[in-house]
Amino acid sequence: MRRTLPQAVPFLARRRGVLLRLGGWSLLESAQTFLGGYGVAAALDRGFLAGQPVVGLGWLAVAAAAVVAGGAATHRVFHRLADLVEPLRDGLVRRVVGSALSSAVAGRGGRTGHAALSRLTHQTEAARDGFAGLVMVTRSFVFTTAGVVVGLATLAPALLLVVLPPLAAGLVLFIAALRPMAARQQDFLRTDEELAARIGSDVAGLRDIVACGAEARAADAAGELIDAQTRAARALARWAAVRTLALGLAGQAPVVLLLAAAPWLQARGVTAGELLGALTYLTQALLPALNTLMTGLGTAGTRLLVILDRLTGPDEPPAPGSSTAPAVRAVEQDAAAGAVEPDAAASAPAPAPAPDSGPRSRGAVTAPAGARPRTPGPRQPAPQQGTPAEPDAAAPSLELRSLSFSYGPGATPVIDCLDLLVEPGEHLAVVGPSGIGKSTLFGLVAGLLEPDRGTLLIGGAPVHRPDRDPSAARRALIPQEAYVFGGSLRDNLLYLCPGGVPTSDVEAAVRAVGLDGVVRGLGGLDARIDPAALSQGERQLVALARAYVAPARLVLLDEATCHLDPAAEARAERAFADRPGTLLVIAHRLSSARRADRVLVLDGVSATAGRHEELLERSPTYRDLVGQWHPQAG
Ligand SMILES: Nc1ncnc2c1ncn2[C@@H]1O[C@H](COP(=O)(O)OP(=O)(O)OP(=O)(O)O)[C@@H](O)[C@H]1O
Repeated sequence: MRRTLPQAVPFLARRRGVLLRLGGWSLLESAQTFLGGYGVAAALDRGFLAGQPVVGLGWLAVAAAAVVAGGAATHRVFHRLADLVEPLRDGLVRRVVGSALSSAVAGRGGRTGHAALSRLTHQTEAARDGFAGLVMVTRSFVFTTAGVVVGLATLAPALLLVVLPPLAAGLVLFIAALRPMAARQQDFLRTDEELAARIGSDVAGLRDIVACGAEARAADAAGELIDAQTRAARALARWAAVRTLALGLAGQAPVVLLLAAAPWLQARGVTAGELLGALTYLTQALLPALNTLMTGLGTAGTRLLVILDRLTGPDEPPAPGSSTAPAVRAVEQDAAAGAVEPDAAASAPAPAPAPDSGPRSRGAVTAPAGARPRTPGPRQPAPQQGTPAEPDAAAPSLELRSLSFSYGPGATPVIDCLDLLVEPGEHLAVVGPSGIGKSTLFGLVAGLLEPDRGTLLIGGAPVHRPDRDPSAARRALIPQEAYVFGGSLRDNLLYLCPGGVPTSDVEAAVRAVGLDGVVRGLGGLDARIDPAALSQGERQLVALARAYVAPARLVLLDEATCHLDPAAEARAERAFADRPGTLLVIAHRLSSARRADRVLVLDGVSATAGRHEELLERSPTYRDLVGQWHPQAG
């Protein structure tokens, strides 16, 4: 109201002539209302009850003629209405086109363009229809009520004593409910839009959601919006009940009171005809007008306010990456929470050798004696607003204590009582037979899955779902199915850096992971890319460069290099190993396991960790895997 009224008042003031003409024709409609009740009263008192049926019929004919004249007046009202609502639509269209052009000139095309199209077509039409409806119901109510009040006063002023108090009380209740009802209507529209946007983006990103194992998270997020919409709908329904109460008070209570007070009114000289005339006013004129007003104002009116607010309010700036699937964005741990400070492990002295406490449980695995700190990597982006609290630099990069997880209440645990310590800067390869739980473990570490039991700490802090974890930007999971969206290569690479980073850092990431050839081939960082035209390996390189330039300290590569040839994979993995931070890789080649500081072997019975040579001696599962890898990998 605050934003819309200041613009509505001058609009109406410029159209005083149209409003006067509308008022003039509406006055004729009031005459029809007046004559409707008065004619019935006179027909009874002066005609039929007085033994003069011809006079009675005459008065009824007067009332009928008034209806015909009122119809002609209503016809003229519709003509005048066009003079009021068409300029509103034209003004809104001009405004939307102007603002879309300004956005396009300012380089904010895409999303703003789509929004402008919807505003130009659906929303301006809805505003025009809503405004027309509002003018009609308000006008009709005002002039009908005027006709009824004058009619009742003319018949017998005592009738007003019975009719006016409940009418006024009902109107006051209705007006008091308008504001909260508008707010609830706005809540409902907002939640409806949020749900539609979420489902739209989930459908568009379905392949990636499935590829990243983010189904549960996507379902949770949509479920929360559905719950919010249900709450909004219930709140709206409660206010609709208040509106019905107001209608009952203003429209139906006067009828009941009139009947109940009939003896009292008759004692004050009110005739049977006057009582019938009053009833005609209430049931034939006031009640329908009230009903239309309350329904019209309560729904169309509040919707009109919301639409006008959007059409005349400021443009929404396009959200970075808004065309992409939010669930996938969360999977890749978008860095919305802020960029990371220079890595603690890069500047800290080498961590003290972790005491090997031996197996603590079935899956007890501790950090290696002297995991090496990373050599300084590319310059990290400066801290941004919203950067989560610095984690405990002395804490292990990743710590699992008795961690257990199964996919269902009765299912066999995939991860069972696993203990693991990974020191800052360590490079850990996770290996194991197919289906043993490697991706599940990464899903737990990324916060996409919730453990059934046990503790999971990253940098000493508990892990939560990415969308509820201010530290989520400190970890990045790159799944096997690389997420690449249509847009510039630069947009794709900066997907996890909403605050942006210098071009030199992007170029360093591109060189480090071996994407430089692809960038040159495509025509530079600002070239637009068609995801479907890239090979699977090229898409993986894009995802790797994106993770490399991101502020994440803990990078999880879940077979993220499986489409690269061994040399390209080696280059990418070395780049991540040299980058500040901790690296966890699901290895599917011997070379990948050998490059790691330590290897974690999952075999379903126990978890074992150690250097490649140690494991060849200690772990039969590892020996088997190496035996299978040997012929192809080297
Ligand atoms: N969403 C799920 N619901 C139920 N069971 C699942 C789900 N995802 C995985 N599993 C099961 O959990 C077990 C571990 O799967 P996971 O994908 O973690 O293994 P993996 O070691 O990564 O396999 P691979 O090497 O073949 O990718 C498998 O038995 C798998 O069928």
